[in-house]
Amino acid sequence: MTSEQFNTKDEFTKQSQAFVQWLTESRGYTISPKVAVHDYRSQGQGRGLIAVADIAEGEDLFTIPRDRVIAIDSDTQGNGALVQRVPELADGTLDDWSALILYLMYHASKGEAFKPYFDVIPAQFSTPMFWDDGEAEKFLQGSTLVGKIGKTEAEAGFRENILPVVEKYKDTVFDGVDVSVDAFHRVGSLIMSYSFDVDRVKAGSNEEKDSEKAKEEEQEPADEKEDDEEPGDEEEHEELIIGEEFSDDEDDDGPVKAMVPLADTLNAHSQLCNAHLEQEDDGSLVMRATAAIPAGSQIYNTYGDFPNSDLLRRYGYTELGGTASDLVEITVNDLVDAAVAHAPAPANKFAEPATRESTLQLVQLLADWEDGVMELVDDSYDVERTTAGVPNPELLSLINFLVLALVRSKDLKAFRRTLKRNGGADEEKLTKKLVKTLVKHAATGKLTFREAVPVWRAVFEARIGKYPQAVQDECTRRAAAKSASETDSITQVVVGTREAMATEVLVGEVEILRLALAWVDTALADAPSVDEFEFPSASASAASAGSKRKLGHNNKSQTKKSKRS
Ligand SMILES: C[S@@+](CC[C@H](N)C(=O)[O-])C[C@H]1O[C@@H](n2cnc3c(N)ncnc32)[C@H](O)[C@@H]1O
Repeated sequence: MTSEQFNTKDEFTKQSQAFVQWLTESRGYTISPKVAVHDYRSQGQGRGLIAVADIAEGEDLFTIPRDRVIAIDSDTQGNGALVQRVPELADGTLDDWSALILYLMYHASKGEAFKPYFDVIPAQFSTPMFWDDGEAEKFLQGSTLVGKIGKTEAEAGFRENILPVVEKYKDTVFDGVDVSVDAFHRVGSLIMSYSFDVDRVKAGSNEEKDSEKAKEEEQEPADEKEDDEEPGDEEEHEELIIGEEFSDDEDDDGPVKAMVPLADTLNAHSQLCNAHLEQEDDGSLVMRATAAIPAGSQIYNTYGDFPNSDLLRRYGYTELGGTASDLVEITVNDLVDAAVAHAPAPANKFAEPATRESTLQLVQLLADWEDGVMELVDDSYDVERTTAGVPNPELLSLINFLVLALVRSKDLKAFRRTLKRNGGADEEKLTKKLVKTLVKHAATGKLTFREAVPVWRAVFEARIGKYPQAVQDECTRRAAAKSASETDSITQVVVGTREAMATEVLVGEVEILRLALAWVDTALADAPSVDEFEFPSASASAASAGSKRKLGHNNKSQTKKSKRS
């Protein structure tokens, strides 16, 4: 995965040693003698951290002063105070991502300040962003991951946000700096897979604050100190997750995106995590063991609760057998296609036969309905491994709504006719009336589940059909092997070929779709329980509704939250 894969063992070890020496001698790190940077290239994991002696749960592995992480707000530490020369890095002109990208592009090219660090971080990545043209479409066929790689959008952001600032200082600060689009992608991917969100530096340095605190403590009698602490007042530490997304409402008190050398040397595994990074009250960062770690074991962090698709997209590896957070996204198009193909014929002979276009228009009407009584429409719906593939109610309700609307397409036809006659006037009022009528029919049981369930089934079947046959066969083979041996290789990872990593994502998604299909079959066979399925009624969902959602835009969130709460 990294440039280091071609380094000789000696060179690799020397770089690791120089890195650790730099951290302790120049960056104020305190590192436990029980841990060491280790070569895990033979397992496809690059560098990692190893326990060289038994470590107890709760032990500190290393501590980092807050002002020694690499972030825009720590830029005063002897590395040229780039922020003063390029105020746009910190004055809000650039968002936090773009600012850190530009900052690191500069230092990657010019700075000696972080050289030992840049020597140990990768120059190449195995994420789909760097795959050859057409490989993502080929290897990830069937998955919505293909549409989330975001290379074109990232490049547009680069041109729009970063290049104007580069242009302004091109003959001074950025003279000789590699500001190519390739360098942008490398640094952007580095931040995606290595950065942390840490609390901002508060006014005054750590040292100042420490000495103030020490003075206060000196003045405070020892017995009072103890009295102040109530039982249960144990310090609460904030756990920092690598690569955590910024919230939308970035403000001056919000976290800052930072590179935290050594904390980012830890590899991750959803089942094997035994350490995490915490931020103390004084701002310093501590990597702490969350379990006992025997000598010789790898020390693993967690990067968050990611499905394999996100591990591949963000970090360029996958876990064998998937993660507990695996999910499949069912898109609105999947629902519309199934509804058009499988909804019963219109009840009225004058009604229009459903088309993809008219059905999408119906979804758009529902989404645009300002005073919506429901919140059914989203870009996509997660079906998750944790719920054993049971789809969320909104997904099923939207299908039910579409089926009903197609069966009663007379209402839809009348709506369109009136709208046309009015020259588009009263659209909102008419839409509201149409949706209300349809919801009323749905809520009063005019839709039978026997009409809708075949469409539920068709959604999952059609989606499975989009994955390559070899992936479906692999899924069947694994299911048989699993039930034969009852073993589960949950702790292995898949690295190496792009196709192998992609297959791991696809197999997990097909497994979940098969679970969903099995659930639908049970539901169909067990009609009474199907009838218990509740269509969100107008009154019940009115309280939570009201927001208008548009379809058709690409949701930017990296990991879409499931609609299931
Ligand atoms: C924060 S870095 C960890 C340090 C990294 N191994 C290195 O050599 O610089 C994250 C990257 O490490 C690799 N990685 C992390 N956990 C891994 C795992 N369980 N299996 C394989 N590679 C892993 C991936 O390439 C990922 O993008």
